Amino acid sequence: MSEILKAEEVHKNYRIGKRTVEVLHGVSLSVQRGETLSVMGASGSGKSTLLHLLGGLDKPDSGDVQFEGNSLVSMKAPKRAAFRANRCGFIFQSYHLLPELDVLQNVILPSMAARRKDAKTRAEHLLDRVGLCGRMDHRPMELSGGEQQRVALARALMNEPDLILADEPTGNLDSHTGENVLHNLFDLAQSEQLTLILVTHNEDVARLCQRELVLKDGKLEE
Ligand SMILES: Nc1ncnc2c1ncn2[C@@H]1O[C@H](COP(=O)(O)OP(=O)(O)OP(=O)(O)O)[C@@H](O)[C@H]1O
Repeated sequence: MSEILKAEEVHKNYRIGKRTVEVLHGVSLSVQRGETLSVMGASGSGKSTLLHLLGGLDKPDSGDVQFEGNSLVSMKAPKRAAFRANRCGFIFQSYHLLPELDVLQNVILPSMAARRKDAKTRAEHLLDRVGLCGRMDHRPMELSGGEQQRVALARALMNEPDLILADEPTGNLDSHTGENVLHNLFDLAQSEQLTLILVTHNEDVARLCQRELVLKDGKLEE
């Protein structure tokens, strides 16, 4: 196995006016390619903050985050944007689909900049894998929450990322619907050889991952 992602002594605070909210106090982590990891922790412990730093959406105050040995912190903005677009897929609690586009267009969207010739075929394949091949011309508002999250999952995989960062992907769903979405997620993670980092409040969901981490007092415990 090879290391795909590394965090070294990451510190992160937020400043609101004169107030400082201390969140991460020296988080270190090494993730091997193909691993599945869960991150649990109390509300406000910094799980989303950590995920944003690992995905290059935000920068730490100090410390480093490296993807395949390249620092996301010192990377220039266009290269970091290319990393986010092509190497990393995000799934959020709320699905963030574009309401005016149909399901197929939503999934194809991340590949538009690269003008992939096989974009439609890839999107159709992914929608088939998540059981939505019959709903491609529907708008997001015509779908259930679980179906919308499966569209978001297909969209996250569109550019064949290496890493998936999922922030409470089943947080808005009932347990049965959530199980179906997780089944799709783990199934695709395996067949597409993805590295998966999954933030969750649910111990049963955390246990589906090979490694279980807990964020507590600004530090990560295994
Ligand atoms: N942009 C921001 N500006 C100021 N404070 C922030 C910002 N984002 C997060 N915080 C604060 O940082 C702390 C950690 O937030 P974060 O969302 O990372 O926690 P979390 O563990 O994901 O929480 P939850 O489980 O409730 O989603 C919280 O106290 C939050 O209020």
